[in-house]
Amino acid sequence: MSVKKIAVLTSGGDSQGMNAAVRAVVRSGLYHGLEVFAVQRGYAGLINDDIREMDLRSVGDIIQRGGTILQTARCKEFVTPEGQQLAADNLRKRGIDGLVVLGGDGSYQGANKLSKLGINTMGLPGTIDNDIPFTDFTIGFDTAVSIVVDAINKLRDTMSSHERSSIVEVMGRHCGDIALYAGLASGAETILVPEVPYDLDEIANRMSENFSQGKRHSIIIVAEGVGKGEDISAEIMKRNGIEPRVTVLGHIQRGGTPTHNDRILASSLGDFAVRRLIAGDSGKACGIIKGELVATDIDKVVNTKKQFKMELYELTKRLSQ
Ligand SMILES: Nc1ncnc2c1ncn2[C@@H]1O[C@H](COP(=O)(O)OP(=O)(O)OP(=O)(O)O)[C@@H](O)[C@H]1O
Ligand SMILES: O=P(O)(O)OC[C@H]1O[C@](O)(CO)[C@@H](O)[C@@H]1O
Ligand SMILES: [Mg+2]
Repeated sequence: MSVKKIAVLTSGGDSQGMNAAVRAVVRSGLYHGLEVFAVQRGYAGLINDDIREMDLRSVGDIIQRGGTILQTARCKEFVTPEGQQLAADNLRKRGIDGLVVLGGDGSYQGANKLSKLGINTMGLPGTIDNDIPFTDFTIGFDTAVSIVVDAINKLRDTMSSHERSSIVEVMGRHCGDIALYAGLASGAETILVPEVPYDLDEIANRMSENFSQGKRHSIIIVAEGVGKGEDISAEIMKRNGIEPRVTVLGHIQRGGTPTHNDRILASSLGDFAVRRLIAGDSGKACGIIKGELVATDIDKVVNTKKQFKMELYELTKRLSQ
């Protein structure tokens, strides 16, 4: 039997484009004649029954806004079986028979649990980290990378003037994709990611050689999963006497207006999730692979490790000499 009442929530760290996805779920649901509800503060709102009905105007003027109008949470109570049961009961009590969860890998774990409790659940990849398998990109990643590239452009100006080295520490939790894509796009000399081992002696030597051969700056991007930029700086200083200046971009990477790529991805995936629910699908994670919208079993998604794009990493090495 097809769904009649659906709800949407945003969970985990916010990401640019979450609002565009919420708008798409609400408007696509209403377009198809469903009743659409919004849950405030992610899984915490499911447990506290903080749920309201949405109409067309409730998602007006948000496609261009960062953050999430539904707010978000990292909810410890929901990780317990009791919390998950309460969340499922609150949805059933209201007759809500479909749920769209917008979040990262942790939120997907939660969506999988709800699916196993009989809630028709669809996951949408909403995280800057790009750490979810079975989708080429997550919603927010493109904007976060643009922010890092913009910051590196600025750093490069002042580093070149002073013939200095710069370390830029970026987010991504255990995934190096923000560092990798921003590094390739900004021409960074060195990219340190948790997926690839590195040799500090080699990095320090190459930096000294590059400066002696006329390079005017040296930019190192460090993914947070590797360690602290300050520690890497101290290790390089010990080896070659050059002290890279450290910039930690932090939560700046999660804010601001989403790029058109993130808005289009969010709009397409939000609509796709609703159409899959209407078609009777559930327990799936929606993504985009080589331009095609796909729905993969969420159980498979949460139990698969995302592949690192080694060929892009090798490319950065060839081009950054
Ligand atoms: N194993 C799990 N079982 C049930 N719920 C979980 C599980 N792991 C995480 N969650 C729920 O999902 C929420 C969000 O997870 P998490 O904090 O890991 O963020 P995320 O969704 O991965 O997003 P991001 O990494 O972008 O911040 C958690 O606070 C918790 O409520
Ligand atoms: O916002 P918080 O709770 O400080 O979490 C930061 C983490 O969230 C993310 O921004 C998104 O997962 C990670 O890149 C980072 O490790
Ligand atoms: Mg995560």
